[in-house]
Amino acid sequence: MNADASRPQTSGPSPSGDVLTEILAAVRADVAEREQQTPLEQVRALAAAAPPALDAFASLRAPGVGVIAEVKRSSPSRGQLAEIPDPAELAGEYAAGGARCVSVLTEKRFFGGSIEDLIAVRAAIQVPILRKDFVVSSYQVHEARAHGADLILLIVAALEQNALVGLLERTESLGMTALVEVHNEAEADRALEAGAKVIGVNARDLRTLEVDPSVFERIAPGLPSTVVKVAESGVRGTHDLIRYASAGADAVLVGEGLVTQKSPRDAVAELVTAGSHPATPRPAR
Ligand SMILES: O=C(O)c1ccccc1NCC(=O)[C@H](O)[C@H](O)COP(=O)(O)O
Repeated sequence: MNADASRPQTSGPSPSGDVLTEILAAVRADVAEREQQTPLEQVRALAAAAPPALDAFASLRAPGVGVIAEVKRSSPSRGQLAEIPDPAELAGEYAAGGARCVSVLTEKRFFGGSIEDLIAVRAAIQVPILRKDFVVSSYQVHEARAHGADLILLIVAALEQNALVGLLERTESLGMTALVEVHNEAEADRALEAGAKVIGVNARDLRTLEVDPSVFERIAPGLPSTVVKVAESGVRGTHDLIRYASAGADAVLVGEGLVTQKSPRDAVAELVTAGSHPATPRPAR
């Protein structure tokens, strides 16, 4: 598919390899720009007036392995994945296929997303929505709530511990759930110390961008049974979901494996069936 010329061009992998640093610099600049247009006080008021957040924690904790289906146009590791002219329509397909949550990438420069995508998806579906971004300020948390997100991503590698704790508290004070992302044991300890109730283990190394599912298998068994465990990245079919399920995943977060399919609805449904099948082996809670 051809890239939409009206959309911002997304950046490719960093030559220095420090993709996270580059993304965070871009995110800070974009947040500062949006804050100029809509000051924090205004976004706070919009968040306070928004309909209450859906209970994403309860959705993710339901029996079986849930699917968080992602609206993902492009990425540093893969470039352009799909055009997605109508994110609301795609989200509707995901919901019809049985996705427990829909993830909307709102980062512009590296992933081709936007807040407008979040707004459009919120208007279209009733399942919980994850605002997937590189959240570094409480402005973004209020913004997420103002535009209907129920869940937001907090990446431990991107945040000092004080900031992580503060953003987690802010998220919960607004009635949302935080998906706290980790890549190794030290980050998992920091997530637990901060009080994370939902932890995502991202199998994609943020430096090399390579996906290694064994990272989830190594870290998930060490997490308390009370924590909801999300396996992020690398699910291309039911075999990958089953592999994560047997290592204790409560949910999988899937982007590329869905947006590149002819029928995203059928692709989600297939994963949902595999995740709810009693034969899917999972360790006891
Ligand atoms: O996808 C990337 O290239 C990427 C690079 C740097 C930081 C984050 C990145 N991806 C975000 C994600 O976590 C994925 O979109 C998500 O886990 C879904 O992954 P996949 O199913 O492998 O598309």
